Amino acid sequence: MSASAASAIVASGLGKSYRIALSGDRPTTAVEAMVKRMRNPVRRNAYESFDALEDLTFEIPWGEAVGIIGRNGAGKSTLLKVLTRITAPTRGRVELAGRIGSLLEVGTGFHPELTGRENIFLNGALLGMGRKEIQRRFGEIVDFSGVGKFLDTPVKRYSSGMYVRLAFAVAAHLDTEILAIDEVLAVGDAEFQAKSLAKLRDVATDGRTVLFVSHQVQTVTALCTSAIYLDRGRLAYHGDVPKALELYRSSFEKFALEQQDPDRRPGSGELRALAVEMGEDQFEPHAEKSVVIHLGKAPDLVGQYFVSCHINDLNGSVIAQCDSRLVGGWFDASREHTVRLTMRTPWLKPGRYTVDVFVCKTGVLDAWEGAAAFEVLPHNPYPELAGDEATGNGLVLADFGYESE
Ligand SMILES: Nc1ncnc2c1ncn2[C@@H]1O[C@H](COP(=O)(O)OP(=O)(O)OP(=O)(O)O)[C@@H](O)[C@H]1O
Repeated sequence: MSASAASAIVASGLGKSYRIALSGDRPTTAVEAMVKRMRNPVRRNAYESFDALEDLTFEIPWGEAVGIIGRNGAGKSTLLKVLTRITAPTRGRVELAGRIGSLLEVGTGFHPELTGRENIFLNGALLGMGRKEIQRRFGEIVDFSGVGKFLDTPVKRYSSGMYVRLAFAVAAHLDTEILAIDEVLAVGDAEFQAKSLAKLRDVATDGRTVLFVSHQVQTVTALCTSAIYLDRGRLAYHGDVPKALELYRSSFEKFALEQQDPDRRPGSGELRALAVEMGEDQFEPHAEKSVVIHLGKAPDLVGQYFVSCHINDLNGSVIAQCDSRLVGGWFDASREHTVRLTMRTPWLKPGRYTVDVFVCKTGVLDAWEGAAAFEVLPHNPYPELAGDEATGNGLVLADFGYESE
């Protein structure tokens, strides 16, 4: 296979390994590191190799908008970095049949000391474009970004929103045949988001190829014509969007089952949550929702710890967060505790939600993703309220309390 008139990108046997310090060996604080060195000044840190991407083979035709989806740490950003040649693959090869523009990491592509104007020309030049060619696009880039007044200001003085808007405008308007965007960075206000999505759609219908890393199911559905679903560095599926999203969603349930085994969960393990429950698994939109966390004891653990939890929607986005510290909840590990975190104003939209629980001191003792799940029923108890007010808009104020036994 090779990238040709038919294919924009061909990847064969692509792999990327990172060398990481063995976790048992990795000091978490400067003091720990110093103590380790004093105890054993000769011994070097041990490393292990970690495969962020394993044996990916795929071919992307021209004119596709490809959503790259997968859970956190699945390798989405690494794949984009390898495809855009920001980082080299450890194994395998990538062939690109055209120039690739990207918006991956804030800081790449733009020189902080140069002005917006100079950076536009620099980016074009880096893509091999002539001055005239860049000039033809210049007006569109400036209009789209809305940073016209600040064109002659060094970009280091830009707000992060201005920076991202200009970076997006440059990536989307310079004439690259392939465009790679990480959604996390294509943020901004809602208006700019809608505008950037529409622009990406135009780019794809123009016959160019878009690669789009996303956690948002809606965005992938709206924008993408195909999807790559990564599961722990492997290509689990490449094909139509609904099937890829179905696999992505079901991975949350599978993962939650695995996480019931404390040995499979991240965190130092010095103290673990024993069980997490919500009492019910279905709630009215407006009902108080309590997460009850049973915690074990660890008499040797010095100092106090706290607990927190995230509520995630089906797309894996965190939509609410509770933290016992905010209401003075610190616990000593000499005895067991049952902590109840209650969210009082969670007017959540109907749908399914998952709960992640974290037990932390200075570092993370236990991180339990998918510790509980619940459903908010579609029933509207306040028919006199319309639309979003009645069903909740998914945003939750940090209004919660805790009780501990
Ligand atoms: N420079 C690096 N050194 C060591 N490990 C790395 C490095 N970059 C990424 N990793 C690891 O590789 C794995 C894949 O990371 P990557 O950022 O590609 O995942 P992702 O799917 O984009 O995740 P997220 O959705 O959280 O952004 C993760 O376990 C990450 O910790």
